[in-house]
Amino acid sequence: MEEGTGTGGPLFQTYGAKGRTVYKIYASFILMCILSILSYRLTHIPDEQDGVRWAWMAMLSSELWFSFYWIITQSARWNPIYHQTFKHRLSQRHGNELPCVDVFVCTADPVAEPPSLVVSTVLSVMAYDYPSEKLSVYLSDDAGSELTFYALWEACKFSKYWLPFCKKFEVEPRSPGACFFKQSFHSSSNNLSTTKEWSKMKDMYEEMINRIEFVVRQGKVPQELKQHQGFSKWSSEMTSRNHDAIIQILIDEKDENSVDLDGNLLPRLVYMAREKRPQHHHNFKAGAMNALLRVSSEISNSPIILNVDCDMYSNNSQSIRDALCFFLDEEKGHDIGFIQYPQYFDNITKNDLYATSFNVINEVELCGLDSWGGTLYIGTGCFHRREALKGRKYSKDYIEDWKRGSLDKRRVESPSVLEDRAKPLASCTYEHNTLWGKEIGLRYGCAVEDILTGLTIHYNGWKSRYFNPQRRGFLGLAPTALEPSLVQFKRWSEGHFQIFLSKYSPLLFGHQKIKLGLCMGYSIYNLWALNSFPTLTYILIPPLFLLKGISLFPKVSTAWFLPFALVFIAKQAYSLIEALYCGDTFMGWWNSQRMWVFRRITSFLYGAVDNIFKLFGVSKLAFTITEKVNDGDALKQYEQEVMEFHSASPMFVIIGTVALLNAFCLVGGVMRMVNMNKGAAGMDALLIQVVLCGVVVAINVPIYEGLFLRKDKGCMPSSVTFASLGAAMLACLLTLV
Ligand SMILES: O=c1ccn([C@@H]2O[C@H](COP(=O)(O)OP(=O)(O)O[C@H]3O[C@H](CO)[C@@H](O)[C@H](O)[C@H]3O)[C@@H](O)[C@H]2O)c(=O)[nH]1
Ligand SMILES: [Mn+2]
Repeated sequence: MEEGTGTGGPLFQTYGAKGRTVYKIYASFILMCILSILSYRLTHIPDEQDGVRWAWMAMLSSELWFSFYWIITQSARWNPIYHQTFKHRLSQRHGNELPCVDVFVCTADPVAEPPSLVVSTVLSVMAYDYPSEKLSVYLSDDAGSELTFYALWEACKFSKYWLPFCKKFEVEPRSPGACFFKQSFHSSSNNLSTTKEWSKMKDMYEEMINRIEFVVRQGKVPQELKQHQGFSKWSSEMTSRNHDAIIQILIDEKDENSVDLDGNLLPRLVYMAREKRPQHHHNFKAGAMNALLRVSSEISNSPIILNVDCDMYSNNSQSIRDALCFFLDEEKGHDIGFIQYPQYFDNITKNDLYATSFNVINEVELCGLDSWGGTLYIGTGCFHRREALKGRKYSKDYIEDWKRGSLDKRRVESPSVLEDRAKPLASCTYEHNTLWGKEIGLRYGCAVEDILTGLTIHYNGWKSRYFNPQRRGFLGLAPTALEPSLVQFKRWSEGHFQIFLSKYSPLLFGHQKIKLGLCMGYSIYNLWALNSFPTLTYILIPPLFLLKGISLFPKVSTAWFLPFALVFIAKQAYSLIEALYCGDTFMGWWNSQRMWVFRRITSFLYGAVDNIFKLFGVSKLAFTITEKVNDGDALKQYEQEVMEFHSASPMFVIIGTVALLNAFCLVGGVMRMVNMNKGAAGMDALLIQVVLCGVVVAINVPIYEGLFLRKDKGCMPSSVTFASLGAAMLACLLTLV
């Protein structure tokens, strides 16, 4: 077959990253250094005095762990790959015969996830550059809130103006919220933002948002605004935890109302609130997704499903076509189970204070995993083959029915009939004694249901691809304060570690089913939680022994010093280069170094401990929804990149204690050296500890400020300051006696 612009040739092409040989040389060099470090530790075990032997063993275990973990992370860097799609070939070859696509949007709480945000996301996916009769959009509302329903109904009316506007002016992004109010919008052609149409559209959007926000502030929909018969499904006894299933088809092709201003058909739009009862566990997002899977199978039953969180709007109107280039490729498409887009955010500040941008994961690691047959399913921005998501095993003989759900194959029924038929599928009891959540659909019982589900799809023989186009496919909201960000990482590390401990564990049981590289790749994240213990060892024991004046590292004057120094320098230099290459700033990299330490000593520690409790049946699975609203002072602080502490979280006590302990030990240890006139000799033996301690102190500067210097609202609560001071001083005193 011929490459280029013709109709022949593949629909997508894959190529490898450059500079891999250099990387492999670098990695072998690090490996040599690591081996030397371990042999130093093993050959220099000290005699027992002052607990030094015990400390030595702790250091050795940590280093063994870090070495093992470092080897695992190589899977994500060994051979990153990238893809390019050829959408013109898709159009030429498939014309109007494109498959139907269902889009699932999930929301769970009208307070944490404002309806105005949700509708912008819904509008962005309705406005894809894709034939409307082949597109269905479903909103799952886990709060069962009439506020959200009201907002969706407003969006439905607004879409009649918005979709033709987007198509006429080729607007990007097609989320009205982002388009009108985010800087990311630069109209490339015809200076759209100065035209009359633009300002008319913008006014209309603002009026809609004002109405929605008014209703949300009221907490209920005023009677005169309930002009849709769907509102009758709400009653005053309903609460978010106790209500009947509600399915409401707002736009349907058989309805005369389903056309836009220009008379063109609109995509189908469905609101779903599954049934909730206090005595039935609802399994969070996975439960919502499974209800959507069933309900949509009655209504549209498209072979392709796109899943986005309510804050992740589509930023690229071509994403469906890009994804189809993978699925429909004649040679390489048949075994593809899902196409994952990266998670990018549009609320990241310049130096990314809380390191929430995932630049390195998005630009390097996920591309690396792709080369082993699959990137992870990360819960949003992912196109699934319906059959793979439902649990079908891959087989060579399986032929996908790409026509399923299309007009000529669909039963023609009225929306109310469809609603009635779909309703029982969203009931609490539907799944009882079925394989839903176990072998069918998204898996239950895991805090990262997405990862576990993706893993089982891989185990079922499907591959996945990671697609990161130049124009971002999706943009979401990252947490904008320290605590929510740490809590989010706690949920992730807990869920991942749970997978590691389960029968699905890729590292322990995955070998026969997926490539070793992918087993390792999954484990990078599965083992996040366990990094907490060696990290704590490394930032607590060396400083305490520095305070005592006891060395745990080789003397600078010996050759053993070299591997330690080289690993430290080479690893930091590499991580800096990698971060800069992925688009971080220098300060951004520095901030991320700090955040990874914080995550390891708090989020990951909690994640590990919670799993241990779970083994004893003490703790239960929970899902803390990440806040998506931030305003007032806190927002200002975020924009100025000033750390926000404010709440008296125990996590902050850990961070504060570690920061203070290192500061005390650094000062105490250096003073001891000076006083005892051991300057040069002391430095010879203790330099590594001084440097280590110094680095920890340097990354903690914002913590000292928060503890002692700042007086604003975002400073550390005094209870945290006292607790950390007390704990750090106690540890130092106990070490000295
Ligand atoms: O009971 C629930 C809880 C959450 N959600 C939805 O799940 C999505 C993700 O929740 P969020 O609080 O935003 O969590 P994040 O930490 O931002 O989510 C990441 O991590 C989750 C797994 O921990 C994945 O499910 C998400 O897709 C991924 O973006 C949101 O759309 C929620 O509305 C529900 O539908 N029902
Ligand atoms: Mn989110």
